[in-house]
Amino acid sequence: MTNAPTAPTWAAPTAVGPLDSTVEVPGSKSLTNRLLVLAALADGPGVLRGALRSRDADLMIAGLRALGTGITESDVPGTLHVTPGPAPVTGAEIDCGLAGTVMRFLPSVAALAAGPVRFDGDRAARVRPMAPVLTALHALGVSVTGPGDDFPTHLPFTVTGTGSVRGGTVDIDASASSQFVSGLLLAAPRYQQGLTLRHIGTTLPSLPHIEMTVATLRDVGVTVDDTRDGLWRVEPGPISARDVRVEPDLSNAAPFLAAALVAGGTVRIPGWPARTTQPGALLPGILTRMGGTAEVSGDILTVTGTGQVRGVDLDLHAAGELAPTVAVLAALADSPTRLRGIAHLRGHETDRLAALAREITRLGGQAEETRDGLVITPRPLHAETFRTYEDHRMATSGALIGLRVPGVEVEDIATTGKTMPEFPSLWQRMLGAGV
Ligand SMILES: O=C(O)C1=C[C@@H](OP(=O)(O)O)[C@@H](O)[C@H](O)C1
Ligand SMILES: C=C(OP(=O)(O)O)C(=O)O
Repeated sequence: MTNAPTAPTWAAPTAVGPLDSTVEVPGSKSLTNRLLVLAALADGPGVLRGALRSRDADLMIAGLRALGTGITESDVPGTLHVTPGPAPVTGAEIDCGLAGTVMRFLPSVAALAAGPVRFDGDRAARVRPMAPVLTALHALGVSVTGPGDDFPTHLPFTVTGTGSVRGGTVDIDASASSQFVSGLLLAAPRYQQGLTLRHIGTTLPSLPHIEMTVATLRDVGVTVDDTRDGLWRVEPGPISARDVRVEPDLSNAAPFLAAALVAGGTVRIPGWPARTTQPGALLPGILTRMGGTAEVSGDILTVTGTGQVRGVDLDLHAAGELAPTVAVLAALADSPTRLRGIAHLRGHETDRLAALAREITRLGGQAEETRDGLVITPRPLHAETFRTYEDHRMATSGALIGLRVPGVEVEDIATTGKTMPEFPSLWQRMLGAGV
């Protein structure tokens, strides 16, 4: 984390009264990027409807295109037609940007190519953990090389396949990211022997995201056995082409729903799925514990708040994506909060524990890092630039503080383009300020 000169700032609007707003959030990043990978590996052309268009989704589309997949968008925004190529193209260059899903999901696809595929990404991406995916591919007989003599543990790296992957059994430590597991499972049906994957680490974050991977594989006809904790068996076999609708991104709904607690009033999110593997499904329970009320009626989630927020003691290991929103809610609460189980956030877009502690403190709050989380003690906050460290969820968190604290400026609001380019206009519209 540096003290580099700050990017242009965005004046976060302050709420002038209770909210009464319905917010349509775009498609899920996690589902869009899984469904794109599976469509690219499928046995025929498929369609995604309601897909996310954002930097992470566009990087996935570009990466799959570079590997030989045909992807076109129809006149209906978010409707993507995917035509698998005969085999992943060799010599491709994949830009992962800062997208964990691209850097962790595409190496196992590139391994199916008969030649080298080179991966790189943003400067900030070059510190995100990669080693478990790369050592697993190596153990499965795929060549993985870095720019130096040492085996690579981070971007950049080159995956060189032979046109097919044997597959088999491999152990990995996925305590730093569930995406290591998801990335290997997604391509596994195309490996000759499928894959038996065993997690050998002490903790496993973001289990709902692994369940999402298993569910999306089963939806395309793949047999997956996940009956034993920390062990997954994917049988080899065809991936069926599908016409699928992507759920709204429930994690991106988090700052809007949290706004109802901070400003008081009501925020509704339509398209809330009755059943989902998205970790955002935990939001109604979390926001209720923090002083709101939450009710699902039909497919609309309605959250109502009073402007008073309660502190919580919360283990977020299943839903680390929600931590930035919950942390700033905690800074605006009337009692202390302890967040646990989220040590792996240190390997996200930035070291999120350090970034949150630092920015909450700079605004006058009290936030301390623990071994696996944060302790936040509410104090009066003051106007300041909220720095975002190229992290979209830091940016939406800064906006949330700004609802209550006049004069907050959010650095580099454009970083929300990673998963929600329309965030600033949706936020203004939620406040009734037009766009
Ligand atoms: O598989 C996915 O789509 C994701 C898994 C999670 O990663 P980690 O397990 O690294 O937290 C989550 O935080 C990320 O935003 C998306
Ligand atoms: C951790 C996140 O992203 P990524 O998919 O890049 O890991 C996130 O969106 O909170």
